[in-house]
Amino acid sequence: MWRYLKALKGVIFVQVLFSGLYALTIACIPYLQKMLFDQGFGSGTHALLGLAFLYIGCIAGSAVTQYISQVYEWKTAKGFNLRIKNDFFRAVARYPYRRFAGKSVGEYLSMLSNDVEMLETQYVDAIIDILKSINMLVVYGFFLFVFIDVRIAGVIVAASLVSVFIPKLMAGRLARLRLAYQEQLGRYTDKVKDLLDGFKRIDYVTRGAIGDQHAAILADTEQKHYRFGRFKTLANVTNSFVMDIVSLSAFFAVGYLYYRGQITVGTGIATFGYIESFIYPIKYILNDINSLNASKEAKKNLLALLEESESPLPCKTSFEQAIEFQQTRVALGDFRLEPFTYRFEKGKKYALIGPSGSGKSTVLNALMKYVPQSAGRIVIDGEDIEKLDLSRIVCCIHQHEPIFADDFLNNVSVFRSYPIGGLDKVSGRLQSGMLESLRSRTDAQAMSGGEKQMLAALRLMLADPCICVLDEPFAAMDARMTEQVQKLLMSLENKTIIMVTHKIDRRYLEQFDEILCMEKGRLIAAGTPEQIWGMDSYARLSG
Ligand SMILES: Nc1ncnc2c1ncn2[C@@H]1O[C@H](COP(=O)(O)OP(=O)(O)OP(=O)(O)O)[C@@H](O)[C@H]1O
Repeated sequence: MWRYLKALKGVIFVQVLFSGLYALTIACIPYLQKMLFDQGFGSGTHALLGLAFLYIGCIAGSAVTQYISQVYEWKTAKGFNLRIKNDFFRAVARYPYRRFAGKSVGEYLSMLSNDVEMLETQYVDAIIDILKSINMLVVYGFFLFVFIDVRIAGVIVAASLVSVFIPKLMAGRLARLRLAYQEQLGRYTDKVKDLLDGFKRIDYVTRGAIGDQHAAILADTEQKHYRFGRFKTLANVTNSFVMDIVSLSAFFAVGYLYYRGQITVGTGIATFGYIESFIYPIKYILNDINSLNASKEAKKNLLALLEESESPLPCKTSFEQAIEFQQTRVALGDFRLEPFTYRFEKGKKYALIGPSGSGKSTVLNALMKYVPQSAGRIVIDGEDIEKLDLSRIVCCIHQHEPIFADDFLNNVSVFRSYPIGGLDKVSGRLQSGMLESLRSRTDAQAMSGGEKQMLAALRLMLADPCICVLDEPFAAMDARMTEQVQKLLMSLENKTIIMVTHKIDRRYLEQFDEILCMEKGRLIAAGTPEQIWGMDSYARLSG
């Protein structure tokens, strides 16, 4: 966290400096009041006017310094948010998929908004506020000791010092309650996202039940918020109570000294002015310490995410021979992928067929490292994929390929990550006018299911990987579109294609070099189309 504060030290310095100058201008006012009572009335109108001008100078100075200090407060917030949110997004974007999938999108959203905001208001602001309050204490302390009375100042400072220990007593519980609330807020954001994502299912019949789902999690969230707020209020009220005791000590000290004739009326009046000003910064410090304590656990979690960067894996840049599944097992809930062994040769095209739930996508997901292997291994050119970054040689497209809220060109090239020029190479081989019409689409998310799959197929071609992994890529396309894209894919030279498909007619499958048949998590048959046609397993699957 210090590195963020260090990067912002310039703006923080200006903020703290001008808040100190503001305190100075405000601190002069009780002293002017003292002078008014002790000297002003007896020294004629000139002295009175002089005091009035000084007063005007003080309030004008306080307005200017307060404005500058507060503008720099916003600047600090802007700088902090820019840095930490960018770092957060980049850190998450570097995650391997399996680690990313450990949290839901809602939890990430909640961390990015709620936790970062909490860190800004409860941690960064609290540290800066403590610096500002120390500034104020020094200024008011100086005025109290030098211009008012050493004995009164001594009583106030001694009583204040005792109060600094109070927040420590409540720190642990406060931090735990805050963390419980932050975590629940993450779950709430996640649930709302989930329910609103399914908006098409919300209607007259379902509205009540879906509303109840929301109401239940909201009630839990607000209960945790309330529990945290209740305890924080107790901590803050305890601090205020202790501060009131400090005021009371000063009240006794002033009363006693005035009664004994050892201080003037002006000193008494000014003292009360200073007590307020001196005690407020202490109150702020105590509340800020509470905030720091409360944000401790959430800060730890957020920083762990930002700082725990995994060392990047070496990127494999070429594919020479084969992908080998060696006794690969995957366990997902009740499903088991039985030891899967197969060699996918460079440049060949493979189809994976089998009934729903037989484990076809799981094979692809294991290769893409989306799911963990429970045993065995997968190697590419003899190297274990767990030790490699495969993004330069493998690209996978899914039936529901992610489509960003942007235009077609930014989507197909993933914001120009892939060279857009590749589109010209394929335009002649698609239905006339199709590519031109897609190119002009400004909202890719509004495209039809088939058009989105066309976009996904074109995205794969622009990515131009050595190994193309496709999970039912044509399910939503019409027959003509499917045929064109399939032809295009199959004509790509030197590409290794592994495709999950539900199309099992011979004419279609003949385009592949080898066919793998899956059933109940097992590879039950594999071979060239001619070999497969004669097997019972194929007859069963196609039957
Ligand atoms: N993350 C997961 N947690 C628990 N079970 C899972 C998970 N992912 C997949 N499964 C289960 O694994 C089984 C195999 O799923 P898989 O997607 O590989 O089947 P498939 O053959 O591709 O099916 P389909 O043709 O319907 O897409 C299914 O029963 C599925 O519910």
